[in-house]
Amino acid sequence: MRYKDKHQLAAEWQTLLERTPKPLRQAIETLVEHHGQNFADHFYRVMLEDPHASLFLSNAQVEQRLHPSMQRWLKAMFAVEHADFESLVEQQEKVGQVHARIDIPVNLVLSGARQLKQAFYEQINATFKSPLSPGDASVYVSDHIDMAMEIMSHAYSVASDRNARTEEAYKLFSLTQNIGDERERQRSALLNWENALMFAVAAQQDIATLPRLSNSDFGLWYLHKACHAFEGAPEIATISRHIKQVDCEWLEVLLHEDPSQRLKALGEIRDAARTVLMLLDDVLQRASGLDAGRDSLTRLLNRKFLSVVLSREIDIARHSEHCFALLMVDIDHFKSINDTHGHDAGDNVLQQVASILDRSTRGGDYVFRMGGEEFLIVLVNTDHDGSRLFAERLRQSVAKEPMLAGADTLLNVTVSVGVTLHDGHPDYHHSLQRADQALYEAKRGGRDRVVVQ
Ligand SMILES: Nc1nc2c(ncn2[C@@H]2O[C@H](COP(=O)(O)OP(=O)(O)OP(=O)(O)O)[C@@H](O)[C@H]2O)c(=O)[nH]1
Repeated sequence: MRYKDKHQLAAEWQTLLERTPKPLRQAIETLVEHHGQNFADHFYRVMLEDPHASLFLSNAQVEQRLHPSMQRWLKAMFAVEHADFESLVEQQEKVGQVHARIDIPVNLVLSGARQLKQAFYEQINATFKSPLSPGDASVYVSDHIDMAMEIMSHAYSVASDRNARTEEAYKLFSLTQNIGDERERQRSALLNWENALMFAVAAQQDIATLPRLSNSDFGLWYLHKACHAFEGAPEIATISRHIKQVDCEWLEVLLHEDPSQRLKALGEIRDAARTVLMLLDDVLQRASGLDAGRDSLTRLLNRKFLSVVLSREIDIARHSEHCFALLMVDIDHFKSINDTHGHDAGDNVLQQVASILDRSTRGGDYVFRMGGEEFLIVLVNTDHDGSRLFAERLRQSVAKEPMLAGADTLLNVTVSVGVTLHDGHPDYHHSLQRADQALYEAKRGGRDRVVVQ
């Protein structure tokens, strides 16, 4: 998508500002200082009356935070002078990205902007007297809010495009979660097609009724799911070519009157089926690695799908009575394990801790390796006491299991855990920050402990 760059937007914004006389800008700045609170009140009052908007805003945390941040936003927008227009543009982009993250519909944001303008107009009309023109002041306010909305909307659409793509990739990822099963299923689907074909040939069926590979169970899975899931993989074009060649060339020859031609076609079809299976094995094998969302060392999820998982859990929590907790788990003094026993020993410890985390969680929970020696557990359907108890048990499980660092080196390893229960805030960054903060406190408090925020 072609769009103005930051530089251009900043220049446009500056032009908007400069065409308004300074005394008028000064008066608006004062208006925001005196009435910013009322504008924010008006905004929330009207938005909370909208049942859809209140889904996103009625949370106490949001109200507490957004109220002052809306006032700060107004102050920043309507300052008489701006030292740096690019940072003003960046601020709007950040707001747009948050909107996308919490999935607030763009029409609600625009409706909020309209409410805000309305509140401004009323106040301007009530207080601005000559020589200050209420009309000019309203245009100035309106242009500024529109400018901010334009930038937010663009940042919103870029971010939500990205979210949608990641979500799609996640669906396909979960579809191929069990690569071993999928491989076996498709292998037997391909064999079934071959058998059906041999039977049809033996029965001298008409060419039009011979089973096509592209219409078989295998072919349908391949065309509808695999092609999409593994788009861009070099093997995909070759597999497609083989399928087409079987259906469009070799099936015809199967009914040739010359038996040697028929035999040749049979051989070609068998070879094509083998090649397809082999290529598919390669693609599936790769898909089970890091690229598909798993960390290659620990086999846990990597961060790729963190945003999808957390957004979905927030959505589930919003529509149900259940809550989820985030547990940030970090191995204590891991650097000294590496330094004393070597990097391979460190890797072994990472794998064993990962395996404990994985074994300790239920089927609906998620375990991510966030990087280095830090892990994140998304514990679903839980509450304050439940998550604390789980974290405490986990800490003890790690502490009491001696870790095999090398051939004959056993180590005692501990972890610190920061726990936070989802508090209804629609932005998952907020919960991640709280979990991080809890982990920081666990470390600061001496490590090998659980802190609940
Ligand atoms: N073996 C191994 N080491 C890693 C890997 N990823 C990161 N590390 C190392 O992990 C160490 C983390 O060290 P720090 O962040 O100082 O943390 P720490 O020593 O655990 O100290 P505290 O967390 O404060 O208890 C660094 O030395 C990294 O190089 C990995 O995949 N394998």
